[in-house]
Parts: sequence; structure tokens; C-alpha cells
Amino acid sequence: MSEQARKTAQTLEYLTGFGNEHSSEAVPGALPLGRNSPQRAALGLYAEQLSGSAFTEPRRHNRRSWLYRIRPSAAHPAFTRVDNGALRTGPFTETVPDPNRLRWNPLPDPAPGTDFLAGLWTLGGNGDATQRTGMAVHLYSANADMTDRVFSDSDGELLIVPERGGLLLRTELGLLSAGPGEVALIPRGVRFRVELLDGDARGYVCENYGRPFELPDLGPIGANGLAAARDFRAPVAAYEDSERPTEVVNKFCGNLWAATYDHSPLDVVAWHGTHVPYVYDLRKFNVIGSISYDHPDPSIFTVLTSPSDTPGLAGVDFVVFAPRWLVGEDTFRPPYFHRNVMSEYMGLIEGAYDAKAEGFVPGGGSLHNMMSAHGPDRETFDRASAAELKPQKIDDGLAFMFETRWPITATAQAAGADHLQRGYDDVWQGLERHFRA
Ligand SMILES: O=C(O)Cc1cc(O)ccc1O
Ligand SMILES: [Fe+2]
Repeated sequence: MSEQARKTAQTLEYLTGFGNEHSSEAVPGALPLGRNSPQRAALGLYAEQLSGSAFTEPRRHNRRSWLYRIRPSAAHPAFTRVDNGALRTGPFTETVPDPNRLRWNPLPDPAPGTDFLAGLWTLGGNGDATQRTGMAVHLYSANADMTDRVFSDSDGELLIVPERGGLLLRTELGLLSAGPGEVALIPRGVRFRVELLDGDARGYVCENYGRPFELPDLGPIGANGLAAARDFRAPVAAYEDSERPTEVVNKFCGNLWAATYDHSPLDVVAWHGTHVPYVYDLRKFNVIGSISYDHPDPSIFTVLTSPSDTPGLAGVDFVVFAPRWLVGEDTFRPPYFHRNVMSEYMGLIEGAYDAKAEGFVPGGGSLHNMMSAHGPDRETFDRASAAELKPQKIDDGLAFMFETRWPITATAQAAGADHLQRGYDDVWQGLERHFRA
């Protein structure tokens, strides 16, 4: 399967641009012109609107897509509860919020036959999915394709951050592929199936219950910089005309529900709109930094932001630490010691991260909750304090952060995991006093 999927992934076409009113048809003439709901849709298709915002939200935030499909989504039997596996949802109450610094190794390998959905494992989160506030941090580890089943998340959008292995995402709006170094976003409610391009796959997911991710304002940076809108890629319409029974699994207010359709629900022949999946290559990120002195705050590395109801205070920011030059004069160049009112979950896609000498590994992650003291470990502090300050290219890794205004509460499985690093505090041991009055 993955050989065929790999070929498919290599030849995918995309539409470009973030937030566009895109349109696409897999069969010429499938997309109605001049109206959304003709009395009889073209080619005998059914018209269906999928809303990602309330009908009445300001135009800037309004999101919806019109789908023209072989069968309407409404034609299905009752959904019934299925096992939630290792998926958890806000409110997170299994443990108390922990002020300690926490760090995990990668997830253990999953049992054979674990697909993307079965391989999702929740680390923690905040907010309340029923209130559409907050977020969850999940990891996934999979070794099998999803077959004859699709997933959709009513609780939020899914920002998928592959760390190992490429993914072919077959969505209602078409196909996307995303591998390590890229991120993919599946909007709230959009059905999709994941096939593995390289056998095994591992990565991270930010489930955002709040306002959909948008590009951050650029302020004095100007009209260009950070992630460029034109580098975001949306799929072109591609449909499955299959009468095979397909299980549709829906995450709804924290629980998984399933119904078996008598056909593939990935049967959208044409669509137009703004509620669309997309993929973005993090290597295209235009990194802005200091060209004089001091280490800037990591908000300049924001790829996407989900604003909360308070201006400037994100429900969650997605931040990337991409290859860049460091040139600061008389500057401690790695991330500084800090205590942050925001809460920081960090993951590593490849290589190393400049604040940690070891222990922070690809597929692992760290959680530095609100106000917890963290920053360079002792080895990094010693090295960077003595380093010769010539221009230096940091290009040995790709790290990211989900930074949120609310503390992240770990799930019971994360707080008690064997792969939780028990001695993490020790990385800050041995920072001697050097004070001389
Ligand atoms: O804790 C971290 O490593 C993330 C981080 C990076 C940085 O460059 C400045 C502040 C910050 O929280
Ligand atoms: Fe930090």
C-alpha cells in the first residue's frame, strides 16, 4: 500500500495561499457557477455546507466550505460510542496541574496494526472542548494505514507535526502529504484517513478547541516575513466512488462515536470555500532575529496563532525554531533563563535544540508550565557563556513549541508514563554561584 501511496504523494497538486476562497473540481462542470445551491446540483451531486464559524461571525473570521458530493453526509445510521483509546479531552481533571518541569522520551512503539487514530495518545491540555476554548497536546505513533475508516474531530482543528515518516492525508477536500519538517492542518469536522508513506510514523498533534489558527500580524516587521501566506498549500478536489462500508469515527465532546456508512464519505467531487485543510513546509519559514544584541523573545518565531478573546493573548501559538544565524554581540545567545506566564510544550522534529545539551530528543517533549523556571541546562549555560561570539549558524535541528495562555494539565497516562524522565530537574544542577561583590 505505501508504495502506491508514495507515488500518489509525489504527484499531488495543490492550491496555494492561506485563508483564500479556494475552489476545485475533480470533474469539469461539477462546481455550480453563480450560486451555492442550485435546484439540482450539477452531475447529480448533493450540495452541503460545512461551517467552521458561526454564520454571523465577522467576515475576517468567517469560514465555511460548500461541498458537492455523491451522497449527503446526512445519510447515515446512528453513531454509537466506541472506545476512546488513549485520547483525552479538556477539561483535564485526571491529575492536578503540576508546576514542575516535565520531560518525556518518545512514545514506546505501538503494537502491530496500529493506525493513526488508534495511535493517538494524549499528553495533556487545557480549556474545555464543549466551550471551544483551550487545546490538547497529543502524540501519535502508527505502523498501519487507516483502512475502511475515517476520522473527524468535532472538538477542534488538528495541527499535525510529523517527526518520523510521511503521511498521506486523504480528506473530504482532497489529498495532502506531510512528512517531517512539514505540518498539516485538518479543520474542525473535516473527515480524513491517514496512510503511512514510510511504514512507521510518529509525531505530535495540537488539537485546538479555540479559534482556528491564523497567520500572526506582522506589526513593524512589515508586509513580509515569518510564514508567507503563499507557502500554504490546500488540496485539489479528489473523490472516492466506493460502496465499501466505511466506519466514520467522530470525536465529539471528548468521546469517540462511530457509524458505518455504506459508502466512502470521501466522495466530494467539487468544493469551494475557506474551511480547508492545508500543509506548510517549516523550512520555508522566514526567520527574523536580532542583528545587534540580545536574544529576542520566541514570539518572533510564530507560524500560526489561535487568538483568544483577549487581544495579544493566544489560546495557542505554534512556534518553530528553524535554522538561523546568530550574530548577537556581547550576548548570551541560547534561550535565556525565564519564568513565563504562558505555558510551553516543546517537541523536537530532528537534531538538537540550542537550549539543551542532551535529553531533549526527537519524538520526546517537554512541558514548562506557567511561571516554571527554565532555560538553558548547565552544560549549555557553561558553553554559551564562554563561546567566542563569531557569527554562528544554528542548523542542526528543528524544534517547535505549542505555547498557550492556560496551564497544561497532564493526563494520568502522561504523568505516570514509564517514558517520563524522572531526573529532569538535574539538568539545572551544578549551576554554581559565581557572584563576587
Ligand atoms: O523555553 C524554551 O526553550 C522556549 C523559549 C525559547 C526562547 O528562545 C526564548 C524563550 C523561550 O521560552
Ligand atoms: Fe521557555
